[in-house]
Amino acid sequence: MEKKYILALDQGTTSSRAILFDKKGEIIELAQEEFTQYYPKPGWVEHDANEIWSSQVKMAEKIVSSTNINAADIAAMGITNQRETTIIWDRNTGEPIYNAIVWQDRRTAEICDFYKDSGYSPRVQNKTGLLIDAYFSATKIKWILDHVKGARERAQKGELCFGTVDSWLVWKFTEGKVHATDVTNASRTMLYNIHTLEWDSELLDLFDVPYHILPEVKSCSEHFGDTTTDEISTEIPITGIAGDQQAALFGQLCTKEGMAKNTYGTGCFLVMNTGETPKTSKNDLLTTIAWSCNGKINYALEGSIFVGGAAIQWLRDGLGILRSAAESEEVALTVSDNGGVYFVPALTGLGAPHWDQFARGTLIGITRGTNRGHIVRAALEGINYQVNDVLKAIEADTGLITRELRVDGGAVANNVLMQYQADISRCKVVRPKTLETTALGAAYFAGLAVGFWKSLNELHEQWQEDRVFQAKLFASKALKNVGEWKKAVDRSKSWVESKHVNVT
Ligand SMILES: Nc1ncnc2c1ncn2[C@@H]1O[C@H](COP(=O)(O)OP(=O)(O)O)[C@@H](O)[C@H]1O
Ligand SMILES: O=P(O)(O)OC[C@H](O)CO
Repeated sequence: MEKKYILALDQGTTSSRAILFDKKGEIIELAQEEFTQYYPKPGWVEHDANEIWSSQVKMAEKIVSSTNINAADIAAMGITNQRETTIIWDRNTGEPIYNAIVWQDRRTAEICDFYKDSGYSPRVQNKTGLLIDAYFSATKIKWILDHVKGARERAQKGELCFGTVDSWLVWKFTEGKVHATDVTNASRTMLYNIHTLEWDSELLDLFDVPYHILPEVKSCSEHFGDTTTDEISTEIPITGIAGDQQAALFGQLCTKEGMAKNTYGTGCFLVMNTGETPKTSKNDLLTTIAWSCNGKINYALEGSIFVGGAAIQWLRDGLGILRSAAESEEVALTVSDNGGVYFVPALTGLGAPHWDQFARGTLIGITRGTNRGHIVRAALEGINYQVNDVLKAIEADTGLITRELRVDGGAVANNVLMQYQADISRCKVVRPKTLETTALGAAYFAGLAVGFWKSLNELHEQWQEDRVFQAKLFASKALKNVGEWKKAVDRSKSWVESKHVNVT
């Protein structure tokens, strides 16, 4: 009998989600749970890997056991995940040897400076498409192996496994039978050669990472294993995996060269499909693997912004000036403009295209007339300006003018945020009907692998727009504001002093 559904798991930075899609790409069931964030020291961010697993499997089981569906109708499962986050566990017991070090964590910034100052940047960029930064997994692995007692010896003896969150989940779902990842997640470790499509021995030596802790690398759309864990009441084949931003690019059906999407979640991630050959950035963007599907590799240029919606979270939880993230729209509308206030949300340093690990959050332009509305507006605009900086860098790299930006992520519900993006970036900002594009992308990869969907054409028919935002602000005013933002960014840079370390 023909199966009716694909289950997608979206393991994000702040929550674990499970979503059931039908053949039309419509959401049938959704379950979501937040989990604990740990900030042990300034600039450090950790998750409990066991809590990642327990929250994710609980959400999956909630859907599988839902009385509204028959579990036997689930054709396959796709996994998408927060990328770069690093977990190392014991191959025999399956117990993590340290908390997951989250992508936002800056503890290895000084180690990265050492590699940069020693002249390794061009080699690393040529091989991985990445710029040396604490963001990626390589130095996080190194840190765990160097700081957890006995870890390096155990790694050398083959007793430990490294994985990004997808690998960890596959390991758990298959009860330790499968240690694998997909090319998109591998391409974010700073250890994977995106041209030869192999773990790179020179980089493994450079970052002191033993080969045998690494997972096998597969495409985004193939059989990884079957769920056999007791927590899930039925066996489901896992047939799709992709890092969340690449999954969102696919879920937004940006399958043609030049198409771009931006996700406004905890961070913001602008990704443009650049076709079948990698494009090296001259403007400090990342070259990354968009996906590998049906024997074809697609590359992308990406601008990763560390703090997006998290700035609004901070206004809510840190400053306490908002009751909810959604209230930011209403409060921003109490003022007609930012009143000259700029907020550079470099709370964990600045990502693309500035790449300053030592920048910190800066609120500037405050006068006696500044009120809550201006600060909230400045925080929303701070997200928009960062996205715009990335967009301009991508345009400079590709020579293409972006006419349309597809958007998704939790914060796109905010119309002020969307309108201002169109105002300063001077392009159409297009919000689709299905906002769960990350999970949808993972579902598409899983579904294509098992013939649930037959072709990309079938998927293209599913994409529908909800609302289009077009520029309304005068271009001259937009230009003036972008100029002032640039001044604010300069002031936020190099705030924390770097202590030089030698890692040889
Ligand atoms: N209406 C809103 N306006 C502005 N920001 C919002 C709004 N709703 C959610 N956010 C922000 O979006 C983020 C959540 O988006 P989501 O896509 O769920 O994040 P993630 O996948 O990174 O966990 C939070 O940082 C939150 O502050
Ligand atoms: O969990 P998100 O949606 O904030 O995405 C995190 C990114 O994958 C980090 O690179």
